[in-house]
Amino acid sequence: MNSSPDSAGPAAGRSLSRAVLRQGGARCAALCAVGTAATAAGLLLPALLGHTLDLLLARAPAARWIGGCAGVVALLALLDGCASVLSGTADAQATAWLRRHLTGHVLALGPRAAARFGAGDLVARLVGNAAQAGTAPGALAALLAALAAPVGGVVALALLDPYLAAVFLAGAPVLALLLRSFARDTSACVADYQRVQGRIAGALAEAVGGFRTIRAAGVEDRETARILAPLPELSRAGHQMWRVQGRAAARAVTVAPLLNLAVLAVAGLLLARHRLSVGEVLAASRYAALATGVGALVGQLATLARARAATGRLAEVRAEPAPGYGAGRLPPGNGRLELRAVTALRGGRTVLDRVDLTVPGGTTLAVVGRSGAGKSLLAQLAGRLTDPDAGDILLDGVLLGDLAHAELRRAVAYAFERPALPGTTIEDTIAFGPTPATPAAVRSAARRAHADDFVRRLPDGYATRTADAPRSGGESQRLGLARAFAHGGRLLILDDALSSLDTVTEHRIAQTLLTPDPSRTRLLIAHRATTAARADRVAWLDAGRVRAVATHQELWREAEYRAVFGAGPENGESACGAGMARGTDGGAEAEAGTEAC
Ligand SMILES: Nc1ncnc2c1ncn2[C@@H]1O[C@H](COP(=O)(O)OP(=O)(O)OP(=O)(O)O)[C@@H](O)[C@H]1O
Repeated sequence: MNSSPDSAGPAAGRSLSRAVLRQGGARCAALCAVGTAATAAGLLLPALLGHTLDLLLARAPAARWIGGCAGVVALLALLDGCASVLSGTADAQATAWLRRHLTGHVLALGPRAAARFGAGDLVARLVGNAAQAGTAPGALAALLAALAAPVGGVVALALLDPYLAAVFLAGAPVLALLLRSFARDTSACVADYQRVQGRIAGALAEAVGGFRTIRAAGVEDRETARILAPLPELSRAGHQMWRVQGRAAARAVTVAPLLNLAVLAVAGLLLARHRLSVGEVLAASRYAALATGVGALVGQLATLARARAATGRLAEVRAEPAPGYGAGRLPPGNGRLELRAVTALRGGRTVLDRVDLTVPGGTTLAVVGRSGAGKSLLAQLAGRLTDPDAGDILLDGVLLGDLAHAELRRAVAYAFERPALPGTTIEDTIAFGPTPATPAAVRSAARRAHADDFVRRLPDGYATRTADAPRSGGESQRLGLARAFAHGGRLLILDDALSSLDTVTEHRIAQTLLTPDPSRTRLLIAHRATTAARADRVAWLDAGRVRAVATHQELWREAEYRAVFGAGPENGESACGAGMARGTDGGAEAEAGTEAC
């Protein structure tokens, strides 16, 4: 499920990096200016100290110069404070932008995002990697400012004496190569490290989602081992990072002091020849230290490498194309739905194969078929939760892809088998939709979904926090149904949304749901014969095609159709054909009795 790091391509990474840098904008420019000012002050200090030392050695008045040195030191402390604040806020601003931007993108991608990356890995990317990628603008600004120190140090050495700069420049290429290889090696192992972290997060999220199964199977230890299986890889990548950093530090501590010594030796010779004063030798030693001070650069480079690798992982998510929407609006209508030669693939397999299906406006169609026949996929396609690989889907004559996002979501309401219940309170949860439902609409929808009774029994009724509301699977389904009812729309799609209800409640809800309503169309994914029997017509999915569209009673005559519901061949003329006809109200018990069909 996890993608390779380069699958989004370097161009996607660069484009996101540029966007992140733009976010840092003004703060990063200020940070660069503050950093450069600090570097300039740092460069000025050795000259001031050197001159002050010369004055003191010559017993000349030096009070003003000592004051100047103290002033520069104070300025350095102030600039350092400003840089910390600017870098912290620039990081936070860029991180916040990345999280906002990518969270919106992930939600626009919908279920495809989780299918492509896995829920845990997505969370790791949007939380951990976004924070690392957000440090890029600050780190880049700090790196540019830090670069000014060696450059300024060399210029200052040249001003003291060109020989000093020449000695430094002779050894500088070695330092440059060292930094380049450090940046390259760090990027590679940091990317590995982040990728393995993402895999661990993905496995952990799967396990959290499957707590009950894991406990019931008694495989906690095995699951722990599975989640942490990539730890050795993580450890290898971590050790590799330390090795790269250690190697760079070792080379730096060898090359930099040697260069420093060479500059000092030449400065000593120049002092002996009276071309430099003692103070200037002091200044030269400080400038040489500044020029060879790769420590700050190594730190900033390591931060940038981490940020770059993290940006690459975020760019992979961003490169996944989100579905586009048109600007179209729906004509007046009652939700006529048409699928024309719709083909949909999953996992490389054709699940729906050139499906043609029409649901006349204002009618109810039940979709039945064996497990895995593609019923849920068809339900997702019908309201454009996903797009087909080929073919067209039209609502009241308009291609779904041409509709404006808000128009589509207002027109189609969904209820699911295991509904997610976002929202702070139960009231919010039911009102959750493109246009939040009014309190009166929420209560009316809850009554129709037979949720009102149990909601009223909650400690704070509709104001109870959803997270604190104890509820069974059937009660959750009723909340999901209430949300769909409160939302309205011309097409109502129920993907097995009654499956956890007891037969009495299911019967009562179905009565409400299937009361003829010429203003809206209903598409029900049905596993129970009772549900199929109540629909106007049934579409029977088999082997990726619509095998037949007819009433349940007509289809029930076929043994293979009955087999879809687990009923034997002898039941062909049973009450399932007649007694469960839509509009026949034999009572809940009668319905429960025919459930065996
Ligand atoms: N993301 C996916 N990757 C690979 N295969 C998938 C994916 N999603 C669905 N499928 C496959 O597509 C087929 C149709 O799935 P779907 O959920 O639509 O079936 P269904 O008819 O609703 O089944 P059920 O009645 O068991 O809920 C199944 O074989 C399923 O394994």
